Amino acid sequence: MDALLVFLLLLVPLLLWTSSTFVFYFKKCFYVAYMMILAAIAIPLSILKSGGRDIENMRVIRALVRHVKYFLGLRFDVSGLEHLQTEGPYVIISNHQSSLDVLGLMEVLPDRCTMVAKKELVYAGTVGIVCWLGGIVFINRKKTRDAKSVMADAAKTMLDDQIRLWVFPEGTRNQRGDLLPFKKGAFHLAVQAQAPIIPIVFSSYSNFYLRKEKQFNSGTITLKILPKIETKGMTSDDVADLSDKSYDLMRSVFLDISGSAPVTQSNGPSLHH
Ligand SMILES: CCCCCC/C=C\CCCCCCCCCC(=O)SCCNC(=O)CCNC(=O)[C@H](O)C(C)(C)COP(=O)(O)OP(=O)(O)OC[C@H]1O[C@@H](n2cnc3c(N)ncnc32)[C@H](O)[C@@H]1OP(=O)(O)O
Ligand SMILES: CCCCCCCC/C=C\CCCCCCCC(=O)OC[C@@H](O)COP(=O)(O)O
Repeated sequence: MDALLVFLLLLVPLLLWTSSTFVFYFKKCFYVAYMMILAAIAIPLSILKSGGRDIENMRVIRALVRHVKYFLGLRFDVSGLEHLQTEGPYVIISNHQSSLDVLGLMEVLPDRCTMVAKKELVYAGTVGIVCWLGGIVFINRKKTRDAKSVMADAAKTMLDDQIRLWVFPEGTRNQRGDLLPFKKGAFHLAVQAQAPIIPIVFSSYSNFYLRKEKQFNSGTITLKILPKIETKGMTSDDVADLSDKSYDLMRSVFLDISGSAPVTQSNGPSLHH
């Protein structure tokens, strides 16, 4: 009897553990595989639509990605969409937690907007091809000088072709429950194009997605679009200030909508809604 009880007491948590771990890996694999399949569909559609690399392909990509959230049990609570209804070019800056950011990005992506991404992404199979077709600006993060000159060209293209660019100023993914210090490229870009900056803040994913603990539950992500920050008349001397101001603003909104003081991931899921 005792042995059976001990066995059951061990078995139940083991089953629960394996099932949530199983769900974690299953959802992650599903996400990658499904995005690859959607990308394979997007490639011919994009080529038919515009014949090659063209920012208009982002419409195709956006339309194809929008329903993926339902399969993963994710909801987006978006506010401030009206701030994106600004004529002409602008630079969107947002925090970057995971490749799941693409879902929120496609949820609010305005027309004629593409992204700045690391060049390695172009090798990500069908997804890489789609990124190229969507006009994504690829930078080599290891060669700062090249990256800066690519961003300077992008400032010119923004004006010539009337496009918007989405940059992740943290420069890398981060799930530490806080924002990383911002790199300066996005702000130089905006100042060079004399275009406004529109900050977008994603709430912390740590109430549903925990990489270390292997948890991927259902959840709601708050997406807050903030009013534009004008850069007219600014020069490169103003970039540091502009960056600091944007960082402080976005960090306070991030902590506010994530409902917690900053935590490190090892502290466990202490963020809540
Ligand atoms: C339907 C099918 C489904 C398909 C699936 C989905 C398909 C498509 C969807 C696409 C989704 C794509 C999503 C993309 C996500 C990918 C995101 C990423 O890859 S994040 C990583 C890449 N991004 C970045 O790195 C952000 C941009 N980085 C920068 O802007 C950096 O500043 C830099 C790379 C330009 C330079 O980096 P670094 O040297 O490390 O950093 P700084 O401290 O910022 O700069 C050093 C000094 O240089 C000055 N500086 C910087 N930029 C400029 C400039 N343009 N001009 C002049 N000077 C510049 C800066 O001021 C610093 O000087 P200082 O004296 O210290 O001020
Ligand atoms: C680079 C090799 C990629 C291998 C295959 C990946 C396949 C991805 C498939 C489906 C996900 C679709 C969304 C793709 C967009 C993800 C963009 C992304 O999140 O890139 C990471 C980058 O921001 C920061 O990278 P680092 O954390 O600095 O490194």
